[in-house]
Amino acid sequence: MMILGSEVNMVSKNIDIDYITFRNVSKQFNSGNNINQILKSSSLKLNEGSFSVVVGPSGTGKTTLLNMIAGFDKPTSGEILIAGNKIIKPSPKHSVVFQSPTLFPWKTILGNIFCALDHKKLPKKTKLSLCDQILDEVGLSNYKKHYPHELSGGMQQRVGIARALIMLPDILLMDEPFSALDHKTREDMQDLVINIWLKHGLTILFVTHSIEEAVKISTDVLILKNGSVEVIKNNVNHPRAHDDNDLMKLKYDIEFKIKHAD
Ligand SMILES: Nc1ncnc2c1ncn2[C@@H]1O[C@H](COP(=O)(O)OP(=O)(O)OP(=O)(O)O)[C@@H](O)[C@H]1O
Repeated sequence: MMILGSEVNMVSKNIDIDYITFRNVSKQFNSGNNINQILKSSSLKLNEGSFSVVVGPSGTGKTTLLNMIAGFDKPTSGEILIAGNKIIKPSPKHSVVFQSPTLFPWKTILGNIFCALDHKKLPKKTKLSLCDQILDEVGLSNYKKHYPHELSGGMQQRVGIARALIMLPDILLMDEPFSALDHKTREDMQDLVINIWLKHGLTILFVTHSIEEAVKISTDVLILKNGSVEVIKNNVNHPRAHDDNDLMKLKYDIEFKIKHAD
């Protein structure tokens, strides 16, 4: 599906081309005599406003990579910078959406989103208005008085996304957010995230096991394998501007690389 040029321009103007930078990043976990090498002196650069999707075999370190960008974990050596600043701790400007949104069951949907603003010194009225805007954006305006158990898995994940967005982040880190959802819901959620990405000009890093999902929504695909990370440009700056044949070819290329790279 082609999209309007104005939307593409919105994403591509004034971008910082070295927004997320890995400089010789190594990461290993040691347990007893075993060393689990996740990354070996890897360097990469991601543009501001990019939609990067991380793929790779199970256990290669996709979540670890995301955790290091989120500031939950640190490289063993090397450094990771965002807009030129070394990441030393988590920041509300880098929001995370997990596979399971872990909502408070005793709070309403509004309550679950509102409490993410607890630390912000804003008038209650302003906070409620912000919640209403975000609920509208994720399509849950009619469910704000419901409780999590009254919502489907896809709707609960919409709450997870709303809770991340309410922090007004610059970067959205998403760890297999749609893997538990059925095909149709997953496609709807992909559309939702693409619209949010366009509207807010966010930089997104998204982990998935689905190469099809990766090629459909990304501007960049990061292939993680055997301690190295390869960045493949998706050659357009809007995930919906892909031609179906190009998508199939890219999917094949990535599958081949994952199977055969050493
Ligand atoms: N805190 C930790 N301590 C020790 N080992 C860890 C830790 N976190 C992750 N690992 C190990 O590092 C490896 C990479 O884990 P990670 O979860 O990042 O991989 P993944 O590619 O996201 O996996 P999957 O696709 O199965 O979700 C795994 O072998 C995991 O057991």
